[in-house]
Amino acid sequence: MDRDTRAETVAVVGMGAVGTALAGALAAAGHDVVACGRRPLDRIEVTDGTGADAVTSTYPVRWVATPDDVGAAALTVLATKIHDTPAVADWLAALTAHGGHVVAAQNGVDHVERIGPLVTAEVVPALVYTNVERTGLGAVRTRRTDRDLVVPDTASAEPAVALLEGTRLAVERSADFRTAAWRKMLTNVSANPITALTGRRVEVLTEQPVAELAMRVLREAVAVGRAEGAHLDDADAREVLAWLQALAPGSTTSMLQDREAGRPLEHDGLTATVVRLGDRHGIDVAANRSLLALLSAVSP
Ligand SMILES: NC(=O)C1=CN([C@@H]2O[C@H](COP(=O)(O)OP(=O)(O)OC[C@H]3O[C@@H](n4cnc5c(N)ncnc54)[C@H](OP(=O)(O)O)[C@@H]3O)[C@@H](O)[C@H]2O)C=CC1
Ligand SMILES: CC(C)(CO)C(=O)C(=O)O
Repeated sequence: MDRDTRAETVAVVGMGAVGTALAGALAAAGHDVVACGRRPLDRIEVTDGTGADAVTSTYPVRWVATPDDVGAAALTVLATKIHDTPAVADWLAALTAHGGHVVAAQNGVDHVERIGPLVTAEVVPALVYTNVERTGLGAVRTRRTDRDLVVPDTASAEPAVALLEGTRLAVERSADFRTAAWRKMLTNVSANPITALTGRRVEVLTEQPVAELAMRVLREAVAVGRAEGAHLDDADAREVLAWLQALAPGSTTSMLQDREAGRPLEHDGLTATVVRLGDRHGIDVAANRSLLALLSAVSP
């Protein structure tokens, strides 16, 4: 830990893929991690990479079973799926009883609108670029890319951002967070539905007919993002597809993992959001609408 960084108690709500990966990074930096989850855990295991280069580390965590048993925390990480946010409202209320910061490690573009009403704390959205796969209870495999998190570069987010920067995570600050969130949204409205619906990992995006569908989805989302005030253009659509196609072989997506595990899919905060906003702005979102019809058929 950096000389100027104090050890803090950090609560993680949603000890799945992303929650466990972030808990590992926070514990590795010396913080006391409180795991707020449905299943008991006293340690977590994070494997970084694959094959001979993989490095596995274990970290202790303190499990708390119910919101009634947890105290307030200066920093809370929220890492449930978007649609599970209301279900953890009691955790968030208890953890933010004295203010503090909630790092919203979720996909989507409306973190503050979604979580703000549930807490008396500052909501700091964090766009997660690490690819994280659940491998067992309290165990994950990470495939890291050029950056792990993108966060807003604002004074109000500073305490949470400084704490995250004191870990091994590569944290990028964005002065135009609306654009950053929509750029992350581009990865999710293309890769997530296509992998979940095909049952294939990200390599499927390198196949020409699939790549063409992904580009149609991306171009529609760029148009919607622009109408919402994000600074995006066609180059962003092309760069996002190239980035996804260059992910480490075997990389999965959060939605494919949900499909494989029979869990509800996270389409409301992703594809359905693009469709809703597209309709509001009068933008043609036919490709996203088709994907949404299939996702809704799989996960009503
Ligand atoms: N996985 C990835 O690589 C990435 C994911 N993301 C985003 O991060 C967010 C989290 O995704 P991910 O980590 O994959 O999701 P997971 O499904 O792996 O983890 C979500 C966790 O939330 C827990 N949870 C749900 N409801 C409750 C509840 N009522 N009380 C307590 N715990 C609850 C689940 O519990 P249980 O274990 O019991 O199911 C699970 O552990 C999503 O918005 C996703 O889109 C972003 C980038 C990459
Ligand atoms: C970038 C990507 C597609 C992979 O980690 C993701 O955000 C997800 O799986 O939800």
